[in-house]
Amino acid sequence: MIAQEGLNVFPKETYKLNETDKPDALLIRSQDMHKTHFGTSVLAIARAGAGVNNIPLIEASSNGTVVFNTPGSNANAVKELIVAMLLISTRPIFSSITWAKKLNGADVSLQTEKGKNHFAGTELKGKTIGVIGLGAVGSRVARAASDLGMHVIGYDPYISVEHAWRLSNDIPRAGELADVLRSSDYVTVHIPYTEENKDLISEEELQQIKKGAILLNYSRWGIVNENAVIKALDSGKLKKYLTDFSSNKFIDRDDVIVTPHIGGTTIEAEVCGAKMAAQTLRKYLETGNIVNSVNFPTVEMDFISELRITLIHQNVPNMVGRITTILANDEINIDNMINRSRDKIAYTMIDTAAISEDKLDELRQELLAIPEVIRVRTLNK
Ligand SMILES: NC(=O)C1=CN([C@@H]2O[C@H](COP(=O)(O)OP(=O)(O)OC[C@H]3O[C@@H](n4cnc5c(N)ncnc54)[C@H](O)[C@@H]3O)[C@@H](O)[C@H]2O)C=CC1
Ligand SMILES: O=C(O)CCC(=O)C(=O)O
Repeated sequence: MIAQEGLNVFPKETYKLNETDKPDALLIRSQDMHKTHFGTSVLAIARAGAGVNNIPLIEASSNGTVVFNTPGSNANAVKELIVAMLLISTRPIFSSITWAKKLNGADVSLQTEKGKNHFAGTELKGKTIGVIGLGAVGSRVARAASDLGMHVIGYDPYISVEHAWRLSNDIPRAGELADVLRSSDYVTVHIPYTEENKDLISEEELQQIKKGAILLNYSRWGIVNENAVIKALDSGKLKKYLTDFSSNKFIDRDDVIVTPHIGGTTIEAEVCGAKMAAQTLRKYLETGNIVNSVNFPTVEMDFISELRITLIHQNVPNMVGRITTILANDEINIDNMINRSRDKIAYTMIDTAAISEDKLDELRQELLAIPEVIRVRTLNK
């Protein structure tokens, strides 16, 4: 469900929500878009959340469909759940509550005092936690764990400058995953699901993990291999596995604690993600500007002229030359222009004075006739 605050971003006078089979844009959460043919009418898909493995990005890019996410919108929610799960993994909180609930008689307080000896836990302070992935979630988890008095070892070979800045200097970073696994009492994984990250924690890695370690996966199914986890739990190598991703394999196991994908499920995060996704989408639909895309470059230009022409095209040489030649031949004067690329895709925005509808139609056809052009839009200010 998308929070109403997000839907409110679209004024009723200009936008129709959920009223067509051929939408211009999709605003989604965890829906599996791999199973949905979303067609070329869809200009953009905004994912209220971080992970985009539910969207076929290659298909979207080749259709000229811009995919957005909402970086960091639910990172605090995940961090807080991780703190809770660390505590739950280390103190018998649930079993002691269940036991205390069942007590009865006049001397309940005496019984609790006598029985509490059965519920001794251990402390997080002084233990070592390995944080794999130091992005929006991982960097916050690292800081929170450090504040709890834990020794933190981070691992992220691809960390962004922004996240590296957020990380305090007293959090050392390991060069190798094996170093983190060998020395951590707790290992928590905060990375995206990609082909490269599939089974990142599998049998070989679990052989390297410190004996009796506790593993947390609040990232995605498939990053931690479930069969390898079961084997490591059975052998005693792993003490506990805590995850947001259920599986038939985990039913009835006391050493696995499953939450139902609730890492980002707080009112605050849902509102923040929905608003952010909706604002990004509206910006793209109305101005062509692209921010927070996972398959397109960031492209922003003030929309001052009367008309904006946007082109999505393949990232090959001389595209700008071919596009501007067409405009010059049609005697269209360019006020402002920007061109950016990302991998195989490029995006060009051209601002100009107003053009008659007939001339504009003709121009669109001419631009679309360039074989490498995927999509042309014209936007009036
Ligand atoms: N359980 C839940 O409800 C939620 C789950 N997530 C999951 O957590 C993931 C991370 O979220 P954010 O921190 O917001 O994303 P992010 O994009 O800010 O950070 C991901 C970090 O992982 C690093 N990374 C990628 N591959 C790696 C590897 N093999 N080893 C070490 N580091 C690697 C990247 O360099 C990046 O710094 C998301 O992709 C999503 O799948 C995110 C939010 C809620
Ligand atoms: O709560 C959601 O919609 C999903 C959160 C999540 O998994 C993410 O942001 O990647």
